Amino acid sequence: MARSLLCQIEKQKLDWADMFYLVAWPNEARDLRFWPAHPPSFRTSIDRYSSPPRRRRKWHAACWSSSWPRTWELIRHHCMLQMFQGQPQGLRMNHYPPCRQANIVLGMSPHTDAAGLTLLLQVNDMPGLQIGRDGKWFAVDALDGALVLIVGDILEILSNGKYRCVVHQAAVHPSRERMSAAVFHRPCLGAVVGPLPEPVKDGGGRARYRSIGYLDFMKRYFSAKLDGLNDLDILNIDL
Ligand SMILES: O=C(O)CCC(=O)C(=O)O
Ligand SMILES: [Fe+2]
Repeated sequence: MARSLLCQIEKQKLDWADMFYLVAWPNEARDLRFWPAHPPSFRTSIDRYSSPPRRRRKWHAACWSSSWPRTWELIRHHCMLQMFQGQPQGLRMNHYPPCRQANIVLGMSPHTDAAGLTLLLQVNDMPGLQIGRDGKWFAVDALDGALVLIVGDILEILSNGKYRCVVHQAAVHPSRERMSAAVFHRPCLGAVVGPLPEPVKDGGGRARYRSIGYLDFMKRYFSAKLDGLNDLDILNIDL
């Protein structure tokens, strides 16, 4: 098994990026040993960003400003609120150094996020985020300082496929570095993730995805990635 894993890893192209991931919320899940001491404002900035009232405002802003009138309605759904209780948040900071062979490397290879919603900031206003659709890649032309809202796998499952998760990747630049920060809004570890009753009813009473514990979902997400598979395909009942 170790050998086949090694072969798979050898076949994989590495991402041209330095990444730093930490659990930002809930408080008790933080492992402060790994939190940088510099800059000194780091911790208070994350605290301010993750504080519950602020998060609520961000979610409101994100959901209301989107063109999906029913997203917020869905998020308020009782089961959904329970699933996201405590609103676990992961934070990843990505640094993409310049690469002279930018046309043949990727900062981050194509993926979907294993979250409900991701809020992404292109920190130094350097574009690079690309969205995949119908076999083509489209550059995201975000306003400076804007948060980009990315639908993750979990929202696709909960909405029974009404909201599709977004396949995306990050390109690098030949002479300029790029930075981004992604906050992943996740269900609780003990949550069971499956289509919610309301969207199933709307869709004719048929669930399109299997229900699965969130921890098992995460295991599948990572092993599917190593096998070059799509984790949602594994859960999709129609396939
Ligand atoms: O850097 C980007 O634009 C994308 C980052 C991303 O997709 C991620 O961190 O999951
Ligand atoms: Fe992502």
